[in-house]
Amino acid sequence: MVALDYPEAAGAEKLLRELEGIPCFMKVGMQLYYAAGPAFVSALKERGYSVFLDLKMHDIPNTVKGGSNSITKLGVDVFNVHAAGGRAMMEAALEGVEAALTAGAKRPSVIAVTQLTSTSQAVLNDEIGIVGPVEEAVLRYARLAREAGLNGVVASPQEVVAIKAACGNDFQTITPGIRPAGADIGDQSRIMTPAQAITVGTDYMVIGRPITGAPSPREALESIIKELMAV
Ligand SMILES: O=c1ccn([C@@H]2O[C@H](COP(=O)(O)O)[C@@H](O)[C@H]2O)c(=O)[nH]1
Repeated sequence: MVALDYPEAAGAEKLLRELEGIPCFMKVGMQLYYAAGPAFVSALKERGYSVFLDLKMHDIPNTVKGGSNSITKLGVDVFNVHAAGGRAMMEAALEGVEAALTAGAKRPSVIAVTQLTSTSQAVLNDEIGIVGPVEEAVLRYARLAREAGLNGVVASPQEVVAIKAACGNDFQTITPGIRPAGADIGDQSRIMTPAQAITVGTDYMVIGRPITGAPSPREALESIIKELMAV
């Protein structure tokens, strides 16, 4: 999944042209969505892209239900909410999806964010105030998301093995925090290389700056794919 983190549609369009023909999901996050809006997302779908709309909803259940309903009508393949919103909020997201299906939309995967991959052990304990290891918090959220009926979670690849053991192999793992060897880590904390991530069994990797910030995004993505094929 390539993260289209751009301030406007033009930047994303340039990347789409550069990556043309390479099969991958396109992830639209807050920066691009707030600038280019639902029309950009619908246009991606009309052009045949698989789309992950990464808006990480976290609000009262009724509001998330409405948001999920609107997102489902855009025809995206995957969208997400924060597991920290609780079980009722995640169930409300699914109700929003169901209501859109009766209006003819297709069913997206609904995924819960566990702990952001930028969150370190120290930040979790000392700033956010959650005690215990990161993996324990991630698993608590993953189990809650599964009980609520969601399709999977966003987590670090470092937690994939434990999530699959706790929630089953069919429970999807979408993992940002991917950094090819030698790449700038930036604000990420819990990282793995693409080869390590595929070895632990991640279902989808989310990769942004190692591709978008490369002199040739196409060559960067092709090099990542080559790394994966060698595993
Ligand atoms: O826990 C999370 C959830 C979402 N993200 C998003 O993934 C990409 C990662 O981009 P990089 O440039 O490869 O760091 C970005 O859009 C985040 O919003 C995440 O990193 N961690």
